[in-house]
Amino acid sequence: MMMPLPTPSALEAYLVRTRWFGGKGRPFHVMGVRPLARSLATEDAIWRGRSDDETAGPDVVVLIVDVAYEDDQGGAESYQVPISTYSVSQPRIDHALVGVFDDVWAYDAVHDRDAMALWLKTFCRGTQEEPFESDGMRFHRLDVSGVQLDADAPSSPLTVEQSNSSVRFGEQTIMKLFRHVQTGVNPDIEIAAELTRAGSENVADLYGWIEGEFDGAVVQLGMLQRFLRASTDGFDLALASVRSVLADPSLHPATYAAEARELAKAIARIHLVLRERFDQTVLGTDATLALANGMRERLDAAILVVPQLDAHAPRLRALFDRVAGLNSLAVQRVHGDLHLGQALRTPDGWRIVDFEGEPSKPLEERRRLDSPWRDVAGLIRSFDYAPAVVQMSSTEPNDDGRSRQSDAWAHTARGVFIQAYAEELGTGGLTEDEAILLDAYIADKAVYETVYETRSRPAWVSIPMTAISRLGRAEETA
Ligand SMILES: Nc1ncnc2c1ncn2[C@@H]1O[C@H](COP(=O)(O)OP(=O)(O)O)[C@@H](O)[C@H]1O
Ligand SMILES: O=P(O)(O)O[C@H]1O[C@H](CO)[C@@H](O[C@H]2O[C@H](CO)[C@@H](O)[C@H](O)[C@H]2O)[C@H](O)[C@H]1O
Repeated sequence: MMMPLPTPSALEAYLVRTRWFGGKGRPFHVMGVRPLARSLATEDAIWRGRSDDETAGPDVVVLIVDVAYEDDQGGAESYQVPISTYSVSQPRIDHALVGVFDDVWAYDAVHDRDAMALWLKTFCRGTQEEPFESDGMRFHRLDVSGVQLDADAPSSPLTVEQSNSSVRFGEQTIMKLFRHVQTGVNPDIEIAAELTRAGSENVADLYGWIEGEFDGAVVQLGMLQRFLRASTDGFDLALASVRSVLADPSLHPATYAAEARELAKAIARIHLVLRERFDQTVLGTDATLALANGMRERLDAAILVVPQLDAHAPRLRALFDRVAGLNSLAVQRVHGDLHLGQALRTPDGWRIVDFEGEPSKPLEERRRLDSPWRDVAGLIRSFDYAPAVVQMSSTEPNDDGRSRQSDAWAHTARGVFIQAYAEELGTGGLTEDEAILLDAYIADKAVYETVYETRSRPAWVSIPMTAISRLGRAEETA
């Protein structure tokens, strides 16, 4: 018997309730529901829950849901929605109910620990030499550290801010299922695999990944990594540091310096490995002009969404013009979307996650060579966010003393970070060209943030706007 699929209208109602659907607020409809792997179409009992008791576990189907947008921008996207189904309701996962179809109760399988156990068990059946093939999905293993996967570890979905859906298995592994899927190589898997093979101590080791096929091409659906136990999110750590400095004026803003230094070294080491394991090259004036033009275009587009940017546009354009005047641009693979929330402080040092790049860009664009100063700029923007977020959530008035302490905190973190990054790369500090690139990437990221905050957290738009009001002032008066 074939399991009934959720209807397009039920999926439309479900998508808008999720954190990961990128089309919220836009008119859209579901134009296709494609089963990529359908448990009942296979004899393989593993997809049917506990094989000794077939009535107990869920049946699982992995759907690709195709969405078409109906606004002027138009376009289409595909989302991965794994569904687990039961013949009776499952109150424990009511919040993940997609609908009831022909008396079959369909839930988002990510929230169903019995369904997620099937993914882990399936991973455990493959080896590095021989990926396990199950009903159109291939489970690849990468076995660099020789870790024994615990097939019975219980799953729990992560509740932190995320663009995809991650599930932790016990204290050992974490599996991320990509939600917005595109055919081709996903840089999150590609880069984590290379860093793991290189023995990098600054990444969460990759243990495996999942592939399927649609539109006649390979699609990468998810990845299994080492779960970093006892880790602290780098942004939370920065917030705690700012709070302690503001609460106790006898503490110097440099109390965070050791963390900033170690983080900079970790990023530099990652950049060095990426240089070794992927292409790197030095591009000429065509590339610097194209980079500057890209930044100018993003600014023009951002002004349409955030009109108050217009008043600052001449100073921002002047920063981008300086990039257009550079003779060369050293490029390599980079993280592409780095901020403190993707840096995890573990007891044995900093590890970086989420090498996916900006999820809204096509995969091929995200895999392009770029300047590592884009990543450095991303972190520097986070050093500016941390004091601003502390101030916004504090009941204390922002007097001059607190403002000075906050500015000093961000200034110190930035200075220490750049110095340590350059030292780890074996250079004394920033060259004049690198300083021009860094300033422009910081401005470009702040412009992007004004749009991101306007759409996602309007109350925070003042954070990048305040930064933008200061950017380029030194050059203006020089
Ligand atoms: N290997 C890991 N160990 C522990 N926590 C992790 C790990 N990978 C990610 N996380 C946590 O999950 C959050 C989201 O991960 P991320 O890879 O950024 O997902 P997304 O692509 O969905 O945004 C991170 O900010 C971090 O808090
Ligand atoms: O984590 P994502 O890849 O989805 O990145 C998006 O969300 C980030 C916020 O979660 C956002 O980052 C901005 O806010 C951070 C504080 O919450 C701050 O540390 C970053 O510097 C700032 O850019 C990111 O821009 C956005 O793409």
